[in-house]
Amino acid sequence: MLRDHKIPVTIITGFLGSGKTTLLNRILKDKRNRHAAVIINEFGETSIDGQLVMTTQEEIVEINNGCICCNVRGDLIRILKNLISKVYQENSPLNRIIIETTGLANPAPVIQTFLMDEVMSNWFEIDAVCTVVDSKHLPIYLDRQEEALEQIAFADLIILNKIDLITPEEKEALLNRIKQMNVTAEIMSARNSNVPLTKVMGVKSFNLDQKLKLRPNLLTTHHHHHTDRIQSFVLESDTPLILERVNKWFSYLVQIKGETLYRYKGILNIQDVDHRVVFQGVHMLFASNYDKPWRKNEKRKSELVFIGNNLDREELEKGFNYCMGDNAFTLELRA
Ligand SMILES: Nc1nc2c(ncn2[C@@H]2O[C@H](COP(=O)(O)OP(=O)(O)OP(=O)(O)O)[C@@H](O)[C@H]2O)c(=O)[nH]1
Repeated sequence: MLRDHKIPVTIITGFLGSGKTTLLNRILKDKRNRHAAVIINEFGETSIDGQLVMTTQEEIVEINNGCICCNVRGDLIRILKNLISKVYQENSPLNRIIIETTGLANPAPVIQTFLMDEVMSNWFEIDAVCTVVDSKHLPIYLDRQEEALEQIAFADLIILNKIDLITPEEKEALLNRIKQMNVTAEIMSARNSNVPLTKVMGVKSFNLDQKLKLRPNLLTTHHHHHTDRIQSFVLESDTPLILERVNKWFSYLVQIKGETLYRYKGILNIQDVDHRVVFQGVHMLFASNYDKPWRKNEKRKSELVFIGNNLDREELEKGFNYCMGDNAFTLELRA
């Protein structure tokens, strides 16, 4: 069954005690979310009156044989399929899914679950990945815990919660550090997760029809006080890209670099193509499609964002130049 609109999914992630449940409760108080299903990936005492709360157990299903970076969650798929049959058979008014992950979860498998197959991507669309952080303790977690880095890397929205517990100087340092790790996420400070809900819902961050939301002055600001393993880069150019080369480069990136690429997305200006081409990927799961046509007076420009683990900026730039016709770089591709 083809659906005219997909059910939006909000993924809330963040470290232990950061303020996820506080945010969830605020979301659920909003009348517009009274038909939301909440899936909580932990066992807890959470009880949210009148809401559908489900708990899931850790269970990872591996797809793409042998690739440790592509895991989808079997339990999550089962829950989602049950929800689909409720909508289908009982006309249930489900209008949103909200998933709260455990403090220590890497959000990739949850995100990948929605990108993996036709049923999932036909019914659901990720609205936003929202990462709540405890501003006081985040610097310590970032130094010690892989998952804290991953949660920042995958975020579309980062809530610097518990802002009351840090000084303006600490906040500035934290902001600079996070901005290097994730150049596209919107960052908002909060107390008791009190961000405007319009910033959390209806964000459509996985929908690249609009312009990529990059921070202004992104390319000119460099604060290299602290270099984390997780970094993000933007590549841009108004030189048209050669489709055949783009395909080669991306298959190289996905196959060889997929594990280190946490999230990448962009808009491409392809030679002799009147439409914008948009793409996005999470590790080895990658999708691209034709978007709306370039407008007459619009400046055609490619913009690509890469967020990943120890990315080699120089190599990414070489690959990008190769797509523009530079022959100095040859890709060593596997067949
Ligand atoms: N000082 C301060 N405390 C806060 C703030 N936001 C939440 N808290 C408190 O922090 C504690 C944890 O908040 P939760 O919303 O339960 O955090 P959580 O991320 O859901 O926690 P887990 O489910 O254990 O991972 C609670 O006692 C909150 O009252 C804030 O902005 N400032």
